[in-house]
Amino acid sequence: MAAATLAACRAPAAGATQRRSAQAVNARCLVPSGNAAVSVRQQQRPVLWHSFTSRRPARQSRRSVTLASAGNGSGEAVENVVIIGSGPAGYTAAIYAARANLRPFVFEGVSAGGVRGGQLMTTTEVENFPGFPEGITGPDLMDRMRAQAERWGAQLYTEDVEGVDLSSRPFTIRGTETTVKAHSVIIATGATAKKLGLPSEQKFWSNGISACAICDGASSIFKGQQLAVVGGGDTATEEAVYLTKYASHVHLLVRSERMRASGAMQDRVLSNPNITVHFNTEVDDAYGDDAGMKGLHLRNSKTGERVDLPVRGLFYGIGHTPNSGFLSGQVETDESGYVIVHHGAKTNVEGVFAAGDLHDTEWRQAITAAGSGCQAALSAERYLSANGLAVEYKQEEKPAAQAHAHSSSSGAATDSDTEDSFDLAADKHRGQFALRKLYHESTRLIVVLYTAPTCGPCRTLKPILGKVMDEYAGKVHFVEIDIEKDPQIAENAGVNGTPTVQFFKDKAMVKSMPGVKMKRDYRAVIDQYVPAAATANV
Ligand SMILES: Cc1cc2nc3c(=O)[nH]c(=O)nc-3n(C[C@H](O)[C@H](O)[C@H](O)COP(=O)(O)OP(=O)(O)OC[C@H]3O[C@@H](n4cnc5c(N)ncnc54)[C@H](O)[C@@H]3O)c2cc1C
Repeated sequence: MAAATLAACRAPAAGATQRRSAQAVNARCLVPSGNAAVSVRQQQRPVLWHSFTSRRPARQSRRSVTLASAGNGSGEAVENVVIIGSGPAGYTAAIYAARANLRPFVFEGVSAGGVRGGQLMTTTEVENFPGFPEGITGPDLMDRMRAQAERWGAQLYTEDVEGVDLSSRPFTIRGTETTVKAHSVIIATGATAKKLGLPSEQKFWSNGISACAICDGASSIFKGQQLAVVGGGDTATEEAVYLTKYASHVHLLVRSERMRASGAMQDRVLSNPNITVHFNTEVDDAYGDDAGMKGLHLRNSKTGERVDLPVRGLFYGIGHTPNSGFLSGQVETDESGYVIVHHGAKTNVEGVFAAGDLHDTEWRQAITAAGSGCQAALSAERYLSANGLAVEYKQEEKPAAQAHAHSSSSGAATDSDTEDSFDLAADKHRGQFALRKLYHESTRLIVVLYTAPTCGPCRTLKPILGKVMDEYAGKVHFVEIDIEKDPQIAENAGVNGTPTVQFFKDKAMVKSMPGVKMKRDYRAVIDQYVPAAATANV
């Protein structure tokens, strides 16, 4: 098993101020890496949806149903549309498909190709998404999109897709726990920015190192500073030129002795007095302190000479890897793996659509991904209607506030336990007082989740872990520790990043798991200490 891990965010030093800027806090947040390699455990798909009622006659070529999924004639349930991915493209497709009464089934993803919510879960302020003049954090924006999709009846499953069969109809989509049949599929699994894998990359991620100059270049930490861009293609050269708007000077670090960028871009870079191009230059590592990155250790690949370059920021312009591996070549892609689309969102397989960064090699912004998610959903709706496949599900609208509240729910207590409120018999707790009491008094396995307020992946993990905890009600104790509120206890436990889950039994830590994992990874640990037939105890 190689479930993806998330790079560690550092915990604050003991006594660190409790009120930090979102930027400073998120600088410690985890960034996803790697793909999950998993085996399938099939189980009955739970019925999630609420009271769907058929209130108006079905449009022509649409069938209207009340409470059951439509079948394919063999008694097998077939979804109208399955959406894979929960970035801006996936959630926008889900909102449109749900508003069209198609009740889309969404595989949101867990760790393959990023976390639930997509790339924006790993960033701080998003200043360029329309409708938020004061800006909004990436995780808040994605929570809002999720709540909007859920409000209109999208079925959301926090699960990775491992494989698809698009060779026969209805299509088959195989998740880690659920296998679904569908008449149409929207693939919105994004692309992952390539990284250099520097030893201190995780430490300075979002606090000096970034994979998106257009997104982060205007950040106050970079304004008026010397910055570096690594790469020699069109992306890197464009980013270098773009960054001259904000930086005092930009250094373009090119690994070989020439750039791969177009002649025009090379000319623009070489003639710009605010850009210095360093050829034959490799980055060995970044250096800095808790306040952020301060510079780079560079090496000349020809002479071996080493120098330090004092820059406040390093931007990766070395390309992206599209998250299309699970398609196993069943959809046409270019040589890099980007899905090829025609007429907006159509792939070469009729009824299969692609949206967002998975097919976009050029624009790669939240708003362009959202726009193409809209195109994909409208295309899927037209395809289903034209082929008489659409089954309409009329749902009762949920109040927006209710949907939004659900999206941030962790299932845990909301206030820290105090001497008065602490109850040893309760399953879920919060805060250092509870952890200290449980550590000394509980005979159960104790599961501790360390979080930070603006850590996007923490939001993804809370409901996942909450569900696992519910399965072991009465058998484990769960405590959530906010490392901003309780930095000392996190430091004592050796936690240097969020989210981290630690397991304690008989006053000893038996396992520490940084990052977001799948439910079965947490179950596997718990099952070692909680026999299946165990009775509840304190
Ligand atoms: C650090 C950073 C900051 C950024 N800041 C900005 C900004 O300020 N403004 C802006 O406009 N853009 C910004 N961007 C770019 C923006 O985030 C992307 O363009 C956008 O998120 C692309 O959306 P998407 O839906 O196509 O893909 P993603 O956001 O990448 O989402 C992909 C989704 O697919 C899921 N997935 C992947 N594989 C699987 C699988 N096998 N099974 C199930 N699910 C899967 C993932 O979990 C994820 O939910 C930023 C990007 C980064 C990295």
